[in-house]
Amino acid sequence: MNHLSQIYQSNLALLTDLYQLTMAYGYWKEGKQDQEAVYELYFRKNPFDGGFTIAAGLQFVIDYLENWSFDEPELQYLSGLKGPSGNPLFETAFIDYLKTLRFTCDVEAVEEGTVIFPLEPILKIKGPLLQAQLIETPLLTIINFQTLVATKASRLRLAAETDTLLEFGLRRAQGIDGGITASRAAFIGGVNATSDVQAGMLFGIPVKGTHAHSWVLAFDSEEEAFESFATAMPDNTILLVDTYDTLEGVKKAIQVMKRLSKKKIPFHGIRLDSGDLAYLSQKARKLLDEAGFFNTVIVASNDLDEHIIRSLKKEQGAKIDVWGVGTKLVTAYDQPALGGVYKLTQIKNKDGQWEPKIKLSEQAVKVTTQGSHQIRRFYDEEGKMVADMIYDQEIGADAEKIIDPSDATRRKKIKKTWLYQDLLVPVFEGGKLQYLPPALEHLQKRTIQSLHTLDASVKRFTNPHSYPVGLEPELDQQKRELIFKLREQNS
Ligand SMILES: Nc1ncnc2c1ncn2[C@@H]1O[C@H](COP(=O)(O)OP(=O)(O)OP(=O)(O)O)[C@@H](O)[C@H]1O
Ligand SMILES: O=P(O)(O)OC[C@H]1O[C@H](OP(=O)(O)OP(=O)(O)O)[C@H](O)[C@@H]1O
Ligand SMILES: O=C(O)c1cccnc1
Repeated sequence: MNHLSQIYQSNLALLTDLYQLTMAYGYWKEGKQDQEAVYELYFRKNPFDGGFTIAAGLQFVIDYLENWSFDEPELQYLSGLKGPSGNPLFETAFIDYLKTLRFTCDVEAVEEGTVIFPLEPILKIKGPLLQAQLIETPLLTIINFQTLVATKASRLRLAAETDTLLEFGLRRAQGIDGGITASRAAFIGGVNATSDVQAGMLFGIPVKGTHAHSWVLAFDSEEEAFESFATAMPDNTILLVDTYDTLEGVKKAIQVMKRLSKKKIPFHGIRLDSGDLAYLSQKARKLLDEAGFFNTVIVASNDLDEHIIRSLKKEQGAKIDVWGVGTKLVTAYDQPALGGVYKLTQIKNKDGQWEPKIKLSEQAVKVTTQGSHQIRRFYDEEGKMVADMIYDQEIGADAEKIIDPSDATRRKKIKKTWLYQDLLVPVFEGGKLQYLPPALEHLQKRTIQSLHTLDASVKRFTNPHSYPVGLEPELDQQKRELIFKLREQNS
């Protein structure tokens, strides 16, 4: 299914920064458009001060690249762009070239729902320089946001443990696309359902909800509001009890639902949306149980995040069964951007040889790594993730240690007995899709499964242990030599 064009009903070839097009034009003028290059997309720091990240967004990358072409309206718009001199920015022959352009790159990707760490390529694009450059911005747009929200959702899942987790964020999202794509990413990260009906239809995410305060305000009394809602919606009798006085609201809901039980209308539960959620949930649970409504659930909402949920569950003995989370999830409130980057790592010269490329920086973490990489994840005898090796496919992964790319004094031994898995899988070959994207439920299962294999010390919210990710030693050595050479050449 073509999700993106279903949302926007339009061609998205111009969903890029102007500088990508001016560089593309320059490459074309130089005759460099088909020179082969490798680009890698990765981030430098786990979001939310956490110890891990959950990859998401690949499905939209596939949709985007499968539909990537410059059609008449886009070409017309580009023809009309002018520079300060008043001359067209792009000459007609380039516009004609864009008309014939089709995506022909190879793409490898880490599958959605996989735990991933800083400096590991989530996407690798190999192909004509001009194409690989033009798609930088949309790939970052897609992967950065969905990965961020999937990670936030996975943290909420860790805090909520096996409780039901609902995503209520649409109204607080950063625009329409922010809402819809956040709902998808939140599901991958581990929420059970969304209130966003559009996302439900587009992606098959289960939709769930209760009712608003406005429902109660639209009636003369809370009792009348509860009775009407339960009668109209006997399949969904979750009553919002905090419009006036929460515990009085619970008592009224109990009275009404006792009456309605004679008409065989079940009482599913209540929602709390203000006040001290620990105290109120304990009191409400007691009232519900005393009335014999043992099977009712207590839903809580109101600016929740993973820290409040964990505290309510672990420290305060809250009696909450279902957590509704909006703002803090879909806006990735405490870290609004992942900071993913897309870097050229090697290019083929005129003699057909790959030339390694590095961007220098004063900060070790910002120095890029030359080559074309794969990530090898090692598992110990108990099936726990123990280390990831970033290796160059030309060099291979047959090494006994890894070296931290930010601090060469930090090394980790790799045991020969460890099982391993390579994380980057082929997605496009020569522009043809080779990958069958799994159903969304599988992506969520993968997240949960990946988190199971990750040590608790890496998952904790405060000062998490940093999971060992390192370069294969020969790759590290080549990088060091290249850095020395470039520093000498450029000083
Ligand atoms: N027991 C608790 N421990 C920690 N945080 C809590 C607890 N109970 C509620 N909270 C959180 O505290 C914040 C309270 O928000 P706020 O100050 O807006 O109060 P409120 O109850 O929503 O007030 P109002 O009646 O104006 O809606 C929310 O983020 C809520 O999730
Ligand atoms: O707090 P969040 O995590 O963002 O979750 C979504 C919020 O949206 C609703 O409030 P709103 O005041 O918009 O409407 P309501 O009258 O239905 O409570 C709901 O009651 C939640 O409090
Ligand atoms: O269904 C709900 O309770 C709901 C939906 C959206 C936002 N807040 C609550």
